[in-house]
Amino acid sequence: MLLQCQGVSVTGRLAPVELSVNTGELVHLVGPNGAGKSTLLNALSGLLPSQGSILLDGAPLATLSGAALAPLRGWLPQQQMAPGQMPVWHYLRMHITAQAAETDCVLQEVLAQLALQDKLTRSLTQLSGGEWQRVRLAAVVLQVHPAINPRGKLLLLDEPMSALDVAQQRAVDKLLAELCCSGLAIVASGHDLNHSLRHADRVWLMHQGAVVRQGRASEVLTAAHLAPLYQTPFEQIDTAQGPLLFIP
Ligand SMILES: Nc1ncnc2c1ncn2[C@@H]1O[C@H](COP(=O)(O)OP(=O)(O)OP(=O)(O)O)[C@@H](O)[C@H]1O
Repeated sequence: MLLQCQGVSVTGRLAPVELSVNTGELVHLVGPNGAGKSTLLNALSGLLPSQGSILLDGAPLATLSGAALAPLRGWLPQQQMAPGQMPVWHYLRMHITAQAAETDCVLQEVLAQLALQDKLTRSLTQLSGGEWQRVRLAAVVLQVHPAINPRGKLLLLDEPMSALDVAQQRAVDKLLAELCCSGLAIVASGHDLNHSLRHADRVWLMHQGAVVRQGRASEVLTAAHLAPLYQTPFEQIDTAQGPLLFIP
């Protein structure tokens, strides 16, 4: 078990949760606005103080300093201001924690996957919303990329698809699937339930500060489970690719 949470709570915002994540697993975190997804991800990142026990690769998260955590887990917060006028390449270099011979090769590969090759000299303050989102993603991916950082274990991503067009979303899906195949565990929040049905190994469903269901996406994300949480009717159709949800 890579990440193990027992009785993890945040006073007034997160009811105690029992959760675990395996190496190589892609977990999607879903639920209505205000359900507590960012709160939980912030607690798992170690940046938001919480009660209970969080073990990352067997070590209590609370005992790991920021410097010790950085090579182990990448954290993409929901929103982040660009930290000023610096070129993209400088921002990316700041996030690379390991010194490996393959670094330049992996950097080029990630840039190509996220269509950022021609943005390297651009200032962070001159990027579009989707470009800045892809630069932020590239940075956290490079921080823990197994090909250059054997200590990289976990990526926590708060709404990684926000601001991305459909083609870029597809590219990110492919990149995240490859990282999981390389052994990274990923927990990502989002609002596209059909996307979670297609791509998640497992889903955590949140409501009013609690994880109310967890398991395989097709078992958790059903019309009957979702309607009371979102307070709207859902319909479900079965397709060759699996179930599909929509609001009539
Ligand atoms: N810094 C804070 N201090 C106190 N309460 C907060 C803070 N940030 C968020 N909250 C509250 O905690 C609850 C959960 O918020 P959170 O941001 O975790 O939800 P979310 O599921 O990520 O929502 P969304 O889908 O809208 O991003 C909300 O009621 C919110 O108002």
